Amino acid sequence: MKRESVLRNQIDDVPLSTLLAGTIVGVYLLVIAGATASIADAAATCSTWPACQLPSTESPALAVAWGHRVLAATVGVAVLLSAIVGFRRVSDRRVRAALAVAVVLFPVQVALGAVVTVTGAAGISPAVHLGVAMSIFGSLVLALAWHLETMYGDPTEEPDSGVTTQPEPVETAVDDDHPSTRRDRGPAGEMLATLQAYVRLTKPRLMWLLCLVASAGMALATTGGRTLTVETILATLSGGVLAIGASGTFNHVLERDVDKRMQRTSDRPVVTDRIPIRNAVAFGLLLSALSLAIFATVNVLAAALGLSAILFYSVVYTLLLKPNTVQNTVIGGFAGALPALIGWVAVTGTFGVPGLALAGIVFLWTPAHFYNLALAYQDDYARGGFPMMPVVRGETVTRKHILLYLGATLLAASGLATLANLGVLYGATVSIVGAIFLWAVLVLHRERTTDAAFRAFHASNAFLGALLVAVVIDAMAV
Ligand code: HEM
Ligand SMILES: CC(C)=CCC/C(C)=C/CC/C(C)=C/COP(=O)(O)OP(=O)(O)O
Repeated sequence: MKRESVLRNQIDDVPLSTLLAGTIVGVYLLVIAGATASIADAAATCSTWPACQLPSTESPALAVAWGHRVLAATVGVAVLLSAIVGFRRVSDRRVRAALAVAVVLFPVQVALGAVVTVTGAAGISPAVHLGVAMSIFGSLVLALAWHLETMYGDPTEEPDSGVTTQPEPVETAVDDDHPSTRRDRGPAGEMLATLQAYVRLTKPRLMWLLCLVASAGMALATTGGRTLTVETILATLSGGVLAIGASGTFNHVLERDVDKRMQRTSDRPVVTDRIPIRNAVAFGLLLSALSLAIFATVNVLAAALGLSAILFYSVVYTLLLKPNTVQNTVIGGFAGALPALIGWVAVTGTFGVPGLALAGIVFLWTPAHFYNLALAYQDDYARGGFPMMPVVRGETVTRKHILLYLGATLLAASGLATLANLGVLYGATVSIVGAIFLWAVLVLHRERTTDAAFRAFHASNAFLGALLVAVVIDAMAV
């Protein structure tokens, strides 16, 4: 058999979605490499085109510049291959159009790279080079999202036009914390159970990631030469933990009736009367007051943002958005993004672009994080009467949105690299964990199971956690 036909057979065995996902990762490596600080310095050492002097051990910058060019050539072939395979196999006009945009923009991008990065031509900003790279990336993500929708979407899917508003009994296993069935634990056991219940009110499982968000905000703020004291770190993180605890507590109180209807939440301490409502409210108020007092020792703006976060999550999200609009968790993402601003403001006393960009990443990441749980718990949310995306718009749309928000998050992450001058560690981390998250979302489309949704949810947390740790290390090293 001829070598070309062997190659063609091998390519024919690869699903288009795998090919596209690989190409997206390749394009992202290029975007992030161009956006990180290293490539800007590197380009100056490699000033002829298409080749320059060979890399040597004495010049790591030259090696980076060569790496960028070789990668660009390889990824160019992958984009072309994806487009050819896509046009051969797919008739969906949206997929074809998105692939056409990517394949047309790629040579434009190469030409811009030659002109801008190498000759440093006046009048064309390197931002244009980054902008075109982002557009290629965006078109490929759209192509993948639309292709997956036609491959694995259910066109007959009829999401609930309305959500269940009538309470339905929940099959709880054994509600051993309800007063009527509470087992006798003895006084010490009772005290421990009550203590654990108060800790549960504070939603402790979210805290590590939200603290990392605030830490990354603080670390970014030091890149302008500002110093970060241990007092600021301790006060910001403890104020943050208390604010999250306060918001979580108010959320438990305000949702006690619907929590009763949902399997996942029916054993919460206010639902089972382990903690009386009055005590929970007092606990929430105490945590809020402590949090604001501690934030106030940092600065007034940090305290104001802390108060806004508590009010936003407890009142705007829990009371207004969550029961009333399918965009509840998208808009609710503002609450989770606020710790990034609090971290930045704690150090600088004012707002700044890198802090806002970090907040933007968390905001865009939130739907890619939560929609996985919304898929896994959709029956429960329907029972609770919440208009979550899979309940109202269906699973196919939800899975597509997860991929699109992931794409947007990755673009925002590359924007932060440029704005905050972050280095190779950040770029490499985001590319690797971004690829893992993308793979988990691809598998979610193929398998469409609860297990796959949980895996994508965990991948979302690992992605943001790793990104934030990399921001802290890279920003402190700058
Ligand atoms: C509107 C925004 C959000 C919604 C609706 C949401 C929803 C949820 C839900 C329902 C859970 C499961 C809780 C459980 O069953 O124990 C969860 C877990 C979690 N969320 Fe979110 N979340 C949001 C934003 C955030 C943000 C901004 C962060 C941090 C930056 C975050 C970090 C986490 C973590 C770390 C977990 C626990 C994961 C684990 O248990 O392994 N979430 N989220
Ligand atoms: C500094 C500060 C106060 C930040 C607050 C930000 C914050 C707590 C963001 C997380 C939002 C969140 C975990 C929602 C959980 O969803 P849900 O409440 O709908 O979940 P549930 O169904 O488990 O109640």
